[in-house]
Amino acid sequence: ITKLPKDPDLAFCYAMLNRVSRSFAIVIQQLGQELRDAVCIFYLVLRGLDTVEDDMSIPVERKIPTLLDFHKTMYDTEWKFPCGDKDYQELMDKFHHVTASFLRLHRRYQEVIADVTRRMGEGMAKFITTDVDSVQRWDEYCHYVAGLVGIGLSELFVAAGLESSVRQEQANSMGLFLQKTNIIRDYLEDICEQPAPRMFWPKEVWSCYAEQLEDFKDDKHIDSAVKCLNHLVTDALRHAPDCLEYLAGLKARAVFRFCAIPQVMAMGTLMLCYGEPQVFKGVVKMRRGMAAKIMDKTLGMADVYGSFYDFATWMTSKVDTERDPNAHVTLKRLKDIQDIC
Ligand SMILES: O=C(O)CO[C@@H](C(=O)O)[C@@H](OCCCCCc1ccc2ccccc2c1)C(=O)NCCCCCc1ccc2ccccc2c1
Ligand SMILES: [Mg+2]
Ligand SMILES: [Mg+2]
Repeated sequence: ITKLPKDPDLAFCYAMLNRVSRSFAIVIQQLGQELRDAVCIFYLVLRGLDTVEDDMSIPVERKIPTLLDFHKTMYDTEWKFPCGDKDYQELMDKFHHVTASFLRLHRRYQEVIADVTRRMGEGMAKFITTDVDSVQRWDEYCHYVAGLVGIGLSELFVAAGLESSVRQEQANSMGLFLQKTNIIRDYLEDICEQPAPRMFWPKEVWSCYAEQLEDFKDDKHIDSAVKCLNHLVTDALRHAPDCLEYLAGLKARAVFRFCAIPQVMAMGTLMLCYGEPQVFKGVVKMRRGMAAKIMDKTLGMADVYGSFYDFATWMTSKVDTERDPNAHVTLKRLKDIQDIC
C-alpha cells in the first residue's frame, strides 16, 4: 500500500511491516515521515522480541537470556536469532535490516525504543515461569507486552514534539484494552498452540467456571465457557474510560487517527465476542466491511464516541440478566461508557 523507501534497510522494514501486520501498517501510514519510521521500527523490534516469546520450541534456558539481552543485541548489526514461522522467520533471519534502520533514528527515539524493549523483555522473561493466576497478574502481564507499547508511543509523540505529556496510566490502559481483547478473542488459537498451549486467561476467573482451562474446548461446557468469556469481556471494559480520555487529550490529528482506529476495532471485537460461543470453535473476526468503515470514518472524537456508544448499546442488548452472573457489572460498565460518550 505504500511506495517503498529507497534505503534498502528501511524498505525491508516497511515491506515486512505490511506482511506481518496489515492493520498496523495501514494505521501507521497516518503518521508524518519521521515519526512513521520510528514507529515502524518500534513495531518490528518488539515483534522480533515477541516472536522469541511466542516460539514454544525454544528451550526456556535459551529463551530467557535472549529476551533479557534483546535491548542490547538490537544494536548489533551482526545479530539474528532464527525462530518463529513464515513471515516472522524472515524478520528474525534478516533482523540486521531492522538494526541498521534503528541505528539511523534520532537518539531520542532510539532511547525510548531500547528502554521499552528492555522492560518488555524482563516482563516476558518473568512470565515464562509465572502463571497468570489472578486478574492483578493479568494486568501486570498485559502491562509488560502492551501497556509499555502505549507508554513508549506516548514518549515518541512527545519526543516528536506532537504531544505535550505522556499520561502513563491512560497510555497503559490503551495497551491493556487492546491486549485483553486479543487474549479473549484468541482463546482457541492459544490453547491449541503446538508444541505447548499458551494460557493467558487468568486462573482467578476461569476457575469459577471450569476445572481446567482446556475444558472450554469441549462443547458440553459451552455455557460455562461463555459465562467465563463474558466475565473477561467485562473486565476488559474497565479500561475503556481511560482509553476514551487518552484519545480525547490528543492534539495532533495524525496521532489521533493512529491511536483511535485500533481502539474502536477492539471495542467492536469485544462486542462481537460477548456471549458468542463461536469464540470456542474458531476465530471471531470482524467482517472486512465493518473494519474498512472504522478505518475510513474514525476522523475525530465524535466518531470514536459514536462507535463506542453504538457498540455498548449492541452489547447491552446481548446481556442476559437472568442467567449471566456478571450481568449487572457488565451493564454498569457499559452505562459508564455511554455516559462518557
Ligand atoms: O503474535 C502476534 O501476532 C500477536 O502477539 C501478541 C502476543 O503475543 O500476545 C501481542 O504481542 C505483544 C508484544 C509485542 C507488541 C508489538 C506491538 C504491537 C503494536 C504496536 C503498535 C505501534 C507501535 C509498536 C507496536 C508494537 C500483540 O501484538 N498484541 C496486540 C495488542 C498490542 C497492542 C500494543 C499497543 C499498545 C498501545 C497502543 C496505542 C496506540 C496505538 C497502538 C497501540 C498498540
Ligand atoms: Mg505474539
Ligand atoms: Mg507474545
